[in-house]
Amino acid sequence: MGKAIIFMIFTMSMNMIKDETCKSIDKGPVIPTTPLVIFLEKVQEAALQTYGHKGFDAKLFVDMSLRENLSEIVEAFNKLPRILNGLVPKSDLDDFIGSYLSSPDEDLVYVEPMDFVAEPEGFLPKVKNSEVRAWALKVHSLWKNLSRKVADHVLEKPELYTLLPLKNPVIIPGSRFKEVYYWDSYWIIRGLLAGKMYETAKGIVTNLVSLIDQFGYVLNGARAYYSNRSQPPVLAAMIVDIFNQTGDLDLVRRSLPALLKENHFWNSGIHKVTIQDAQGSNHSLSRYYAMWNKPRPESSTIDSKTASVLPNICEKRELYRELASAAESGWDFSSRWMSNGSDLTTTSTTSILPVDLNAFLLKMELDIAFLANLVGESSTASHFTEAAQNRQKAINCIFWNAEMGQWLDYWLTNSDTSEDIYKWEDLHQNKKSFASNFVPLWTENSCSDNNITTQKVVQSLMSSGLLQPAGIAMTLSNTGQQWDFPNGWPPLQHIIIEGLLRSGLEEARTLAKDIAIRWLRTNYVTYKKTGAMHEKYDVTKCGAHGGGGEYMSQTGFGWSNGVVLALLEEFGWPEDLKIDC
Ligand SMILES: OC[C@H]1O[C@H](O[C@H]2O[C@H](CO)[C@@H](O)[C@H](O)[C@H]2O)[C@H](O)[C@@H](O)[C@@H]1O
Repeated sequence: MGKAIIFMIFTMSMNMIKDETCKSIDKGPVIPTTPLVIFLEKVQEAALQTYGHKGFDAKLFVDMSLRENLSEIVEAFNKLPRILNGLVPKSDLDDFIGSYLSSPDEDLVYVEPMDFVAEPEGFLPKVKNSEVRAWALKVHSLWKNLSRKVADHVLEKPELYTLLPLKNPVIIPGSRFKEVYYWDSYWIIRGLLAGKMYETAKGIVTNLVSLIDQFGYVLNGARAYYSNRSQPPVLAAMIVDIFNQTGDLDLVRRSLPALLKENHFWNSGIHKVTIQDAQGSNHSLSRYYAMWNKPRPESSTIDSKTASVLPNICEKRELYRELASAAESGWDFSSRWMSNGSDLTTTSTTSILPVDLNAFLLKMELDIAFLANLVGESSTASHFTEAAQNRQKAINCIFWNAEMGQWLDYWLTNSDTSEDIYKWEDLHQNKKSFASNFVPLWTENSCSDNNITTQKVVQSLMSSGLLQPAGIAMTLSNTGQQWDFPNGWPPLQHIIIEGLLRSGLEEARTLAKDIAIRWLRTNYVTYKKTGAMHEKYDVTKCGAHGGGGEYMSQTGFGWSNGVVLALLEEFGWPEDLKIDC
């Protein structure tokens, strides 16, 4: 074993000792990362020092791969000349990277999707306007740009790559997001289904199922450094939607055991929370909780800087976990998770029971019951029907706020019973309006309670301030974080629109259509201006992409394309309706 590797193992065990002393403040498991990720983080740190902040993207460095074995490369790295403050001169670092590391584009290679047809039969039949139709076909064609497969050399020597070798071709979000992402894949699949690309959609699901087989949950994304957390759990929803269009029972049969495992992941250990309602009944709900307490490797230099204002390693560890947990929520970052909305160091994701996660899990439980019934597994079906009923009750008791007509996130304060049971108190519901407060609309059952009327929710959404000229804002706070005002993100637009439609109420349908038109217009006009689909949009004005956060706004873009195609499929576009702003 090379000296460098021995040194790394020593450093890792020293960190474990430090972790021990932080036990009272930072609670929860840590899934160790690989020596390769730890090494690439060091390259990332050196690169920031040498190249400076301008145009620097930390993720680039952990996406690089090795040209030789790790131990040899680590030795070469340790021999690099260092000047003032340990800085590696630019020419030396350039040479080192050029000689020993491969660029991030070499692990996933282009592949023509097997079922892509430029204009599929029966494509978006309700789109009558020729300009919109031409755009929709263009968006559909973008699947070709975003289609990849794992390169053969990754399969031969996976230890040289942070990319996880998935068997089937994948569709990536785009730009810096060069690998599969969990919740993005749901909207990618919705778009693929609109374009009749059933085999590609099934391949994506099979890949995600293989991650559950290997790890017990679907990772945030298919990279070694994402193995310590998941993302919003929407795999069951993908399978139901594919089944509804293809009738593929084999896919259902193959995926069901993985869905049961995933359900267990979210309903056990640190993710599970027991809370007692005002009437004294106990409920089981879930929260986001990353199994990690160090800087996120893909943003290591950024997290270290954020935490640098904190006084000690234990508080830093606690913050790192909260940041990684925010990434698990998919909302990284947002004032929604902060006790002081203007201070990222107050991010407290694990102290919050999130409405959306529990609505996703309710949907998962209903979906599993549906899928189990299809393949004759009736006892699994009744178990999950009961689980869904229990979660439904919990959602109504803990999150629903009749005065506001919204479901509200709940802040957990220290549990006050010996059995770690939290006691519900009205003042711990977060009364701020977030787009996530409307996610339960997406889950058919949520409005079935007599006291909860969709009408109230519709009124509440319209007067919340979230509804803006070009779509729904995520929050009302303009903090500069990307999951805050004025940004609108595709998945939430679609969930709310589809949720409103599912209610069956005329008023809700009208609002759904209105939001869809605003969203489609801004996507179209921004596309015309910039030639690209964007990951997020500024909803305060039509024709502007979003911004803020820790990286430049990205283009491509998987879930944006998926949402546009799904909305055009649902609502169409009449000949005489203008698509310009
Ligand atoms: O590199 C920073 C973070 O980037 C990802 O988050 C954002 O992009 C994802 C892909 O489109 C999306 O799923 C997520 O909702 C976005 O906030 C990544 O998922 C994070 O884990 C990562 O730290």
